[in-house]
Order: sequence, then structure tokens, then C-alpha cells
Amino acid sequence: MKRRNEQKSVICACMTSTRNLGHDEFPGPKFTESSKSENWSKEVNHEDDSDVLIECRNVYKSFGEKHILRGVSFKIRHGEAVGIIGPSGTGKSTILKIIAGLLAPDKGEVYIRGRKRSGLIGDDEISGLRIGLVFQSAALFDSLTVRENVGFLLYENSSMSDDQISQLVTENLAAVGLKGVEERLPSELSGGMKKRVALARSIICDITKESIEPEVLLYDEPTAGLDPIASTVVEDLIRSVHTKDEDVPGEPGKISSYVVVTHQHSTIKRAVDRLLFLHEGKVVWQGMTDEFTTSINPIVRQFASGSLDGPIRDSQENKLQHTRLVSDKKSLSCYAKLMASK
Ligand SMILES: Nc1ncnc2c1ncn2[C@@H]1O[C@H](COP(=O)(O)OP(=O)(O)OP(=O)(O)O)[C@@H](O)[C@H]1O
Repeated sequence: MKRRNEQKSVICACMTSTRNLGHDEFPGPKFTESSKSENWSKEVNHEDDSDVLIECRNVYKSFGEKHILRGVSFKIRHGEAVGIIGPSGTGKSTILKIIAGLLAPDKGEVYIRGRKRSGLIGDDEISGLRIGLVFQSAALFDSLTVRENVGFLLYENSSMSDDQISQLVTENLAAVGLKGVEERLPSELSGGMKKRVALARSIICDITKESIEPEVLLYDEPTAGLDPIASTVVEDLIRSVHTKDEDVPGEPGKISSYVVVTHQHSTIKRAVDRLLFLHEGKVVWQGMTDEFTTSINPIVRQFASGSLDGPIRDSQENKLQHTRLVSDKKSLSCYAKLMASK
């Protein structure tokens, strides 16, 4: 287990510590009449906030001269499936890392079940909420087998025996549709399989504990780079590990709420109920998924249609990508000419 020890600090940073604060019941989200009308950047009115698991309040984050987040505010409630969308480079992954406690905001607050979190997540933090981050790249440890990757936190932090963990790993792999891959290395898996292994790792939990806290999972572009069918499989898996309002909060291996950062229409339609639209460092629109395509907000309309005309200007990120594409094309044509002249 030496290899696992070397990598412990990395993965521990992806999960908040687990301690129950004693909230036993979480009412599902209750939407009032106002949610039916176009509601651009305001939170939908709720009867109360007792079901809020995570709240970002006026969060700012800069990297050097780049002011990425400029007053982001939103709430994630128990039972919700929320998508964060918006142009490239607008700070979607950054806000996930801030929620997960891997990055500290420059200004503003993050509340976890009503308690203000001061900065980065610490090993001894008492949060009453487990937060898992599933990285875009799957972030598996290359030198560990699938079994060791999926069972990593339990091998390190639980009192479960190796046999118990092994059994649980097999069950969690089966839950994401993978069988007989326990002894493989990540390099022996396809991109879609890696994403499923990462999902299995994020939903595994210590079943010997008396109380299991609710868990929020944060997915960073879980279907990026997958073919349409593999995307559908992952989208359905994301749904399948989610508890609905009527389910018991904190059921082992079940996710109370989740947040998905995505650019994929299929993922928005299939795996998400409510959307937050991030643009120029702020939430400029929020609404239910079916309101997205009918919204009259000009930013949303432009984004949904993919039009070049509208308030969203081509970002520096996109320009850089375009420059790279152009220079790649130039190199290719130079190379072609060179080959032709030989
Ligand atoms: N650690 C960092 N140091 C410096 N700049 C960073 C860092 N993390 C992110 N950035 C910059 O912040 C901006 C926002 O990045 P982020 O990954 O949050 O955007 P995004 O909306 O998720 O983009 P995409 O949709 O393209 O994945 C980018 O310009 C990125 O280069």
C-alpha cells in the first residue's frame, strides 16, 4: 500500500471530511409560482432555506490580472440536479473547485449546510456534508489498479478489512456497469471506462459507519470527449446514483445533490433539472432546463443557438484555440508542400 500512501493527500483534498451535524430531514425543493416566469439571475423564491446544502455568496476569484469570478451567488438544495453552463473560460471549473474547497475565494463566502467555510478544506474540517469532485480527466492514479483507485479512501481512512473493501469496490464497479476490470491499470481502459471508474470512486463510502452524511457530487465535464452512446451511459449513471426527494438522505452510495459543468446539450437535457448560466464572472441567468431553450434572455438565446452574433463576444480562450487551430493548419499546409516538393 506504499503507492497509495504517497498519493493520499491528493485524493483527500477531493472529499470533505464526514461528520453529522444533526440535520435529519431535508425537504425537497419547493418552487413557487414565480419560478414559472422568466427569472434571469434571481434565485427562485423558496419557502425556506433549511434544505440548502451549499451556498456561494458574492464569490470573487482572480488569477493575477484575470478577474474570473466577479460576484457569483447561488444555492444548491437537497435533491437538486444542477448544471453550470457558459462560455469557455468563464470560470465554471473554478467555481467547482471553490465549492470543493480546493481553491479559496478572494472575496465572498461559501456556506456548507449553513456554516461558513473560511478557506480551503482541511483534514479536520467538520462540515456535515461530503463533497466529491469528479475531475474532467477522471484523475485516476496511473500506477494503481482500478480496485486500488476505487477503494482508495476506504483503504486509507476506514476500519474496513481489505476483503470488505474489495467486495464493495466490485459492487460499486457493477453499479456503473463495469465487471472484471478490478486488476487493470487505468492505461488499459477506454476514456468512457475511466470516467465510470472515477464515478465509482466518488460514490463508494464506508458502509460500517452508523450515520452517513448527505453527499454532493461535482462533475466537471463528465461526458466531454465521449461518443453519444457512451455519453448517454454516463448521463444515466449520474442520474442513477442520485437520491430523489422521497429517498432517505445519506443512503450509502447515494448522492443527495449534484452539480454538473457541461457544454453538451445531451447532458443538459438528460442529467440536469436546473441550470445556472455563468457569463463574465456572474450568474446571468438561472432556470429549469426546459426554460433554457425558450428563454428570451439574449445571452441564453445566443448560447443555445450557437450564433456568433449577440452579447457573448469571442473569449480570449476561444481566440487562443482559434490561433492554435490556424497555426496547426499553417504547419500542416507547410508540411504538405514540403512533402510534395520532395
Ligand atoms: N490555477 C490557475 N492559475 C491561473 N489561471 C487559471 C487557473 N485556473 C484557471 N485559470 C484561468 O481562469 C479562467 C477560467 O478557467 P476555468 O477552467 O474555470 O473556465 P471554464 O469556464 O471551466 O472553461 P472551459 O469551459 O473552457 O472548461 C481561464 O482563463 C483559466 O486559464
